[in-house]
Amino acid sequence: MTFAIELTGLHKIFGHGKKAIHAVNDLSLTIEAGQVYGFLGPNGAGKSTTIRMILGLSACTDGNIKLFGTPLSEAKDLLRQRVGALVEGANLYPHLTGRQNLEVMAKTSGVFDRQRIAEVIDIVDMKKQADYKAKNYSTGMKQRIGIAAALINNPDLVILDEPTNGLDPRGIQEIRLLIRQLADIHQKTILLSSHLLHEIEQVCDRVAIINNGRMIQEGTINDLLEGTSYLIVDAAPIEKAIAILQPHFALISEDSHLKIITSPDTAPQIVRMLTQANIDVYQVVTKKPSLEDYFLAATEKTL
Ligand SMILES: Nc1ncnc2c1ncn2[C@@H]1O[C@H](COP(=O)(O)OP(=O)(O)OP(=O)(O)O)[C@@H](O)[C@H]1O
Repeated sequence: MTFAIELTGLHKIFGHGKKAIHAVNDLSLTIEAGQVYGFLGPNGAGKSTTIRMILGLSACTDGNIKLFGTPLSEAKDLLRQRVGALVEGANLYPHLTGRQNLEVMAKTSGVFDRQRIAEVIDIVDMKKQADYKAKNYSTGMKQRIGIAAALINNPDLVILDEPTNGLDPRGIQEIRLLIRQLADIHQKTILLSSHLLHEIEQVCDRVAIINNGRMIQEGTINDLLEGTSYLIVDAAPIEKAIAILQPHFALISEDSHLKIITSPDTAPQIVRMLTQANIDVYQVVTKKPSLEDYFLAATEKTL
């Protein structure tokens, strides 16, 4: 299979000697065409550095990058023709309108086409505001024009580095919908970096969690969360319940209830064990951790 992006043993070291920063450390991943792929990590994890290397804006210290099966060193034309990106936010001329900004960007990249500019304005839903000056735009509108700019060459792969930075919840939701539409309606492959877990959870097909430049986990959201569900059991007397369950389950006692790390299927068995021992069971609730719980636990382990 040819992947849209294939990273193998990627490293980036800034500086030398004692002051060297290993920003990206042995990173390998593949992104299939048509996927929305989330690149998730706390500030300083190495997301932007990786994206800059993929776009050829920064050289890697070691490792390989392939775009659509072509090594990056031979992919100059391919980058121009098949890849669009929004990195470090949309940098617009404030005295020009959104449309004029797009025209300038299109001319600079040698792909000026008035009709295509109208199309991308339509895709990002900026028809009404395209002829207002950029200085009057909200952050969300600026980001939309930035995404429109990334789409001008009708790329197969769109790379968006923190596209919702600085947006309010409504703006975040709008960009999220737009990203999903780019994948579902316009068939783009999308690499989306973010430190906003909720955003990634809602929009991505697959996720890589990185921290300190290293990959911690990779997979679908379901893959990552599978096997991590737990039950909350309210029972009394609690000490007796602990004595009964402890030999069989991993459990944590929290105030008046027990947190039991087990699959939801075991709930009836747990209730039976407790009631047979004359323990009153008030409630049993199944909890599935959010990606946020998972992410905090996963990144904590590696700090
Ligand atoms: N040009 C540079 N020179 C030296 N160190 C750098 C440079 N660029 C990034 N770094 C360092 O590399 C590490 C990774 O930074 P990077 O910007 O890739 O992280 P990030 O995951 O994108 O985080 P953020 O969301 O804060 O941008 C950080 O420790 C950062 O300080």
